[in-house]
Amino acid sequence: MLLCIDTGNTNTVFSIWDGQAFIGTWRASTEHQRTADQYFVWLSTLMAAKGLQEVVIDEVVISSTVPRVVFNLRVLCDRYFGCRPLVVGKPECLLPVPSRVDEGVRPGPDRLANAAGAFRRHGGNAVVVDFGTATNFDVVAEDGAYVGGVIAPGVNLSLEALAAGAAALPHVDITQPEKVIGTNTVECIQSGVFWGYTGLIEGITARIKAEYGAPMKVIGTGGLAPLFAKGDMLFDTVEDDLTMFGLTVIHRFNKENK
Ligand SMILES: Nc1ncnc2c1ncn2[C@@H]1O[C@H](COP(=O)(O)OP(=O)(O)OP(=O)(O)O)[C@@H](O)[C@H]1O
Ligand SMILES: CC(C)(CO)[C@@H](O)C(=O)NCCC(=O)O
Ligand SMILES: [K+]
Repeated sequence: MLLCIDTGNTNTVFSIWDGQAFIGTWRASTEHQRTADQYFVWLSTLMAAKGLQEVVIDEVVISSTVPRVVFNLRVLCDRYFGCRPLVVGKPECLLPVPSRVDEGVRPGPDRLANAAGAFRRHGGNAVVVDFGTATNFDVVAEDGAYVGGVIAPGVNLSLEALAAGAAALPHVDITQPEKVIGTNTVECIQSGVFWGYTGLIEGITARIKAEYGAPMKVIGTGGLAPLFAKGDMLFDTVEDDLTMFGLTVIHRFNKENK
């Protein structure tokens, strides 16, 4: 079966794809020191806990926004799964539709996967809003090409920066505040970040649509997308597994076209 690995700057997610659906998904913090042996012990324990000890992984596709993590993931594939992984963004990895960005730019592999996943599920003329370490907007053209977008600081990064930079401000968790006008410090921060990001998403999406000049679907993904999906109508759909699904699309395309 196919193991899909999505390494972000904060978290690394492993999912097993049975050809139709993901049958297991597990998350670890991203640490470049983690060895192949550590990954394997962790993954096989969690697979067994889910009754998946009989599953044989024989193919792997990787998206990593942290280049140096890839080395140990390659060792994992070689040592335990007897295969060479397909690494998105490497020259040998084909894309269903080539990106159209400035010469020499290496778009994040997670953004390439988002574009491939969005195109397969919804067709082109779409924008993916991905809430990870960064909040990125990935624009997918009519033919499915990734054509660029927007990178903004992530929600949790902004909260951390505020707590780190201001002596009197505590670390708080993001949530949707009842009101805009906070009457204590925590509410004020939550309001600033929640409504600030709501405005950022609305504003940037509107500007992207105006500049793009054709109707677009807006797809939310990443851990905090559901939180922002509750209030105003920011997204047409929210899909937690879009990046992972895009990895399966890219993997299949390479299998069929190499
Ligand atoms: N209400 C919440 N408050 C704070 N964090 C949340 C909340 N809901 C989800 N999350 C966080 O969202 C994260 C999942 O998001 P996602 O995997 O898209 O991004 P990430 O792992 O933070 O970033 P990256 O993919 O760049 O590593 C989890 O770490 C989870 O803790
Ligand atoms: C923007 C992030 C950090 C989002 O994970 C990642 O896609 C990345 O490191 N991108 C490289 C630069 C680019 O996409 O243009
Ligand atoms: K992500």
